[in-house]
Amino acid sequence: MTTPWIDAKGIHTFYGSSHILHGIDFTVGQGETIGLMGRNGMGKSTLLKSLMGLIKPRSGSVAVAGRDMTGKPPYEVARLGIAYVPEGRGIFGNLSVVENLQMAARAGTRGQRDWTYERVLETFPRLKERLGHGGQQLSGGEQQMLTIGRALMTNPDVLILDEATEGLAPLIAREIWRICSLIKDSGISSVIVDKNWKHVTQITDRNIILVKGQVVFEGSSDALHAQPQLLDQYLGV
Ligand SMILES: Nc1ncnc2c1ncn2[C@@H]1O[C@H](COP(=O)(O)OP(=O)(O)OP(=O)(O)O)[C@@H](O)[C@H]1O
Repeated sequence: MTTPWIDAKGIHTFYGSSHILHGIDFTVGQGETIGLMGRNGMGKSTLLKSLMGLIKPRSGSVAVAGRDMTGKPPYEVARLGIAYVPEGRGIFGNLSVVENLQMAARAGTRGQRDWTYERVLETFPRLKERLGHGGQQLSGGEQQMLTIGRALMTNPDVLILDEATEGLAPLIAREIWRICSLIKDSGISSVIVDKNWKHVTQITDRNIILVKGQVVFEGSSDALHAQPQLLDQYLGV
């Protein structure tokens, strides 16, 4: 078996005295697309932040590409090929689209430079039309495309998207889903957190549902669709 890009075991994370994650095991294999779902406040973002080193789990371990990264800072995790696009975007508003993309450019952990500036612009034609615009002049959807484009410019092995389609018009959200499929086809692993389980399960290889910081379901999209009561019980649809 190949080494997973991310292999977290027994993660317990707290905010102060609030115990949020209760012993989560979470792996991301090479080339795998994973859906992470659950109602609001169930711990999805907390899990992603625990993997990225943005919050230190109280116990458990996080390995990235076979290296123990438990308690290591986010930039070290990112350097090993994990790109994280947090909820709520976070582009550099004072910089132009070109500058935002160029400052992210780097070869991947395996030296690959598959995602060049040109390829990112080919993938996001809307950004190409806005090259000289400042980040803050972009619409919400364009900002989201820019954050994803910037993450791709780092040539990651794993792309983590937290609520990338949140608050976007359906047409723009559809564009983001198209890009998620392209990313999958390019062989990059991804972790997708999104409320829209229908879109998520169309492209994922494996899905995980969290309830109160615990994994209550883990399986293929077919396995999830075969148990509609779980969607009702855990996702409220
Ligand atoms: N900085 C914080 N300090 C204290 N509690 C927090 C903090 N961030 C999140 N929480 C709490 O931790 C729990 C899990 O939150 P988290 O954001 O991980 O959930 P989520 O599943 O990502 O939900 P959402 O879809 O609303 O983002 C919630 O009860 C939330 O109120």
